Amino acid sequence: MNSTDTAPANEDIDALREEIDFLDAELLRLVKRRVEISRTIGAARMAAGGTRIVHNREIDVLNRYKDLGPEGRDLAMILLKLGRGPLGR
Ligand SMILES: C=C(O[C@@H]1C=C(C(=O)O)C=C[C@H]1O)C(=O)O
Repeated sequence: MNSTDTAPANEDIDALREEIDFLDAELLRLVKRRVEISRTIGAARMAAGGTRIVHNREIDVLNRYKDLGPEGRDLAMILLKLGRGPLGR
């Protein structure tokens, strides 16, 4: 098998890039919503005298992204940090 056996045609690359653009827009929308929810929960908990972080929940989140390997952990950490806001970094 050489690289031309699997290389997509130019028109396929255009379609695939459109899909990437769509997926990036969706991911951004979902991440923003996740940040909003995470900050809402954190603010409510702290207003009630609780902690900013709940470790066992965060471990569950980290485990969810294990499928992606070490980068999955990095991605999960970034999501958790975004949810903490600028002061939680
Ligand atoms: C959103 C929460 O608050 C924090 C944020 C979490 C998250 O972004 O997933 C998880 C645990 C907490 O540290 C929660 O307790 O569920």
